Amino acid sequence: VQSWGRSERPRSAAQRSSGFRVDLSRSSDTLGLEQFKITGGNLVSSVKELQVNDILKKIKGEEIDRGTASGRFPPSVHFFSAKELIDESAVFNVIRKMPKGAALHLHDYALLSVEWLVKNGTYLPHCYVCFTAEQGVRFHFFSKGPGERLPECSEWVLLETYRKQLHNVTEFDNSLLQNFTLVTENPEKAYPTQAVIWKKFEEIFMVAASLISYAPVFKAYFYQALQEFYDDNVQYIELRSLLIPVYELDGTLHDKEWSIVSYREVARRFRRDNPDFMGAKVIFSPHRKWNVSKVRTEMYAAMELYEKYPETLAGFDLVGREDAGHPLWYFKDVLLIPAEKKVKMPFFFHAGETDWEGMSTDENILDALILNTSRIGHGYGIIKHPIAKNISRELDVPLEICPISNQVLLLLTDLRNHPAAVLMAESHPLVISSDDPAIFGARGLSYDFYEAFMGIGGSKADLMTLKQFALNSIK
Ligand SMILES: O=c1[nH]cnc2c1ncn2[C@@H]1O[C@H](CO)[C@@H](O)[C@H]1O
Repeated sequence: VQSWGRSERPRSAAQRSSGFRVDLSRSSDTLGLEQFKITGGNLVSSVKELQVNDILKKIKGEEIDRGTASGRFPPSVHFFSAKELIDESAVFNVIRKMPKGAALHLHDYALLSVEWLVKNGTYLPHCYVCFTAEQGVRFHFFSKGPGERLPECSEWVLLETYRKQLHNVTEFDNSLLQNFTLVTENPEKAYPTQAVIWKKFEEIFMVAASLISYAPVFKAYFYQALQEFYDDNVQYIELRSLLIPVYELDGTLHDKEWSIVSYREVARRFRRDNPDFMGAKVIFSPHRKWNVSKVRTEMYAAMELYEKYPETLAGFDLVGREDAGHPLWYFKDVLLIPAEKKVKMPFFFHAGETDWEGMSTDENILDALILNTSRIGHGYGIIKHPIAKNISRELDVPLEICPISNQVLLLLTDLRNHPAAVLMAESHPLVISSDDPAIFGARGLSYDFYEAFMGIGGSKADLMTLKQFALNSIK
């Protein structure tokens, strides 16, 4: 199966109704796809149809005409509302068991289900919390009593003492959880605009960073995150990271190199424990709201680290809300430094994670390609730029499609109209990833595979589609 273009699908009705055999062991599998053999091409399609009807019935509380519903993911249902139903879904269970290859678009502090952070991180000795004016929290570990107050925060409170005087610790822990996630009962009401949701989203990264930047949490979090992806049948991950300083209990601050070495050490340990896991790499990613001179400093750091740790550092990107940050063009002098110095520096630019056409950020897709990006993070806007689309296709520069992220952060209500539906029909190179699964209430990669398959893939998406997703990620 080379492509998911229509022409590659079995065409005759006989083939379709008798069930064709999809022998997934026949291509160059290196990651265990051969173990995932299923006979009968319409198995998934029929499961899919039943499943969707169930979902619709449960959500709308009514019978839905099978003809109109068949094979379609209910287009207007937000992931937050559909999640429980997806958990029960037969299709989802097939997807979970399937080897999915690599998750190539992830962010450092949003990898692992947030329950872990509250149940483990905040229960470690010396964990202090403070409360911000906007009902948020920050954490810090101090060895000898509370340290200096943060400007935006109340006095530091030792969690161990605080919990002891509470009547209901579970209730408190649940309220802490809310600081780590965007999941909410009524997302459309809670997040009316992208500005509102991005504000909360960046706040969540601040909360998570305040806990994960403590060295023992940092290492345990990453090991546990690898475990969660491994348990979800993902074989390799790449994560974007700002590489902010990590600290020890005695106050020692570590530099970026320490973080890279620690990521490498934890990934190696995880591979020793699970030899069929392929590993992890880091894409060093400063924030796009920073100015040129700060990003220049970061670029020099990236070049040094890449030279020293090419097996751990994959390359360079810029992160943060695209519409609110500087476009790639603004950083052009910095982004050209490696080429001018004839130093190798692979780029993995976020570009086109915006639905605005004609803004300065909208040029990012073309600029990313001109700068020789290896992949495009999101590329949601690419179909509005036919030349960029052709270049990406001709040079085989894949888009990293993150369906749940687009639903949540771009407020996308109808996955059927996702540009990736057009791109898939044209066999455009793309991979599926989960961006910030922890913050979206997802886990690993399977939920995004599910959304891509059910929502974007259309009713004819089948096992070949799923296999192609996996293959594209390990090419
Ligand atoms: O989908 C995304 N697009 C752009 N930036 C993102 C996305 N998800 C997370 N971050 C950004 O990554 C940083 C941590 O690595 C965070 O600051 C967050 O803003």
